[in-house]
Amino acid sequence: MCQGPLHDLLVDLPKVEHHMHLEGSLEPNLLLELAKRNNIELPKDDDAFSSVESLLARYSRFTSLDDFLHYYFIGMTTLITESDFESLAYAYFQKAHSQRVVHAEVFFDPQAHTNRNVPYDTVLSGFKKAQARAKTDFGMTSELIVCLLRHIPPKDCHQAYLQALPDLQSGKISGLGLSSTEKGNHPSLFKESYDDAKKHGIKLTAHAGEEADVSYMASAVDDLGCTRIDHGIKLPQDPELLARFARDKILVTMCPLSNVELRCVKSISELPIRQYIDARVPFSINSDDPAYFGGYIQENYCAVQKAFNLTVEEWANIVTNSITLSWCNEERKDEMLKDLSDTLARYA
Ligand code: HPA
Ligand SMILES: [Zn+2]
Repeated sequence: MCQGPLHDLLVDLPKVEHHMHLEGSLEPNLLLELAKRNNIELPKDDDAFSSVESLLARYSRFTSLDDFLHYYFIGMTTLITESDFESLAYAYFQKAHSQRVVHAEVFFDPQAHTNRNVPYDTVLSGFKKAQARAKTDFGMTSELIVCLLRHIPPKDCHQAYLQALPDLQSGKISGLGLSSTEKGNHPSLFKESYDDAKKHGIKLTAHAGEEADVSYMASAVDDLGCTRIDHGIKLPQDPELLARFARDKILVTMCPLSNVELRCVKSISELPIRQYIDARVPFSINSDDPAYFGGYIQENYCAVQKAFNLTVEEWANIVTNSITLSWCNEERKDEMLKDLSDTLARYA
């Protein structure tokens, strides 16, 4: 945790999270408990699964996105029943609420569950129940974003997209995303699904410029029509594209601890946060897979503060952009902006 003069304000700021994978909030203790309860056999030849401590130790030395994804996809095989999905999401909302998250737009990966015969409806209804409880218990609003898994052939991803389409149209799911192994799985391969979604007015985002270069970010915007980019740390490689992100207010959902843990950068100070502030590229700060990367949103805010020593005004801008570029309705944005200005007034 940062201990600087802004620490209390950073704790108190109303926060919005745009980049958090619900399956990435599966804490090791719940993972092992669910494995036991659901009779799921975890890999016997990997000692990491023998205890909470050994899992945490293994998580602390990921070498790449794929090294992490290996554990991420095994971890989620312990989720079977609607109540498992509900407990997972509710535990995240509860933790996020304790860190003053007032609105969360969260990813989920239906293909990782339907591929092992867990029905799509089981996953979705568990998550919807958790969202409703978080609204009742904490006043927290949330939106679901369905991710296509790009290591799976685009044709199969399109079937997964079609399965989610009625819920995207009804608003049960608020947007479409693209995640998993980035390098070699170019955004343009998923154009068929994104073109169809665009036709239906569905909100679009994609992971791009995490491990791969900035051309993946350009493709996500130009080929897929994304209005938001997840991670997006490679933008300084293309100054023209960077200027376009600023002009068109394309939100970059950054995940500082994730980028360090997955060796995309050596330290948080290498992230282009100062460049984005100076060029007015809007970005939010997020936790990605908090159970795997050693921190939730607060730890990410504090790590950024430790590395960049931002001013109150700069933080006010980050949170303002996080609110205004959210995918909730305008009335909810106004409530959150009021909360932000009341909070800032307490520290003036
Ligand atoms: O950081 C990530 N990148 C790509 N896919 C993911 N799925 C969960 N987290 C990630
Ligand atoms: Zn992510």
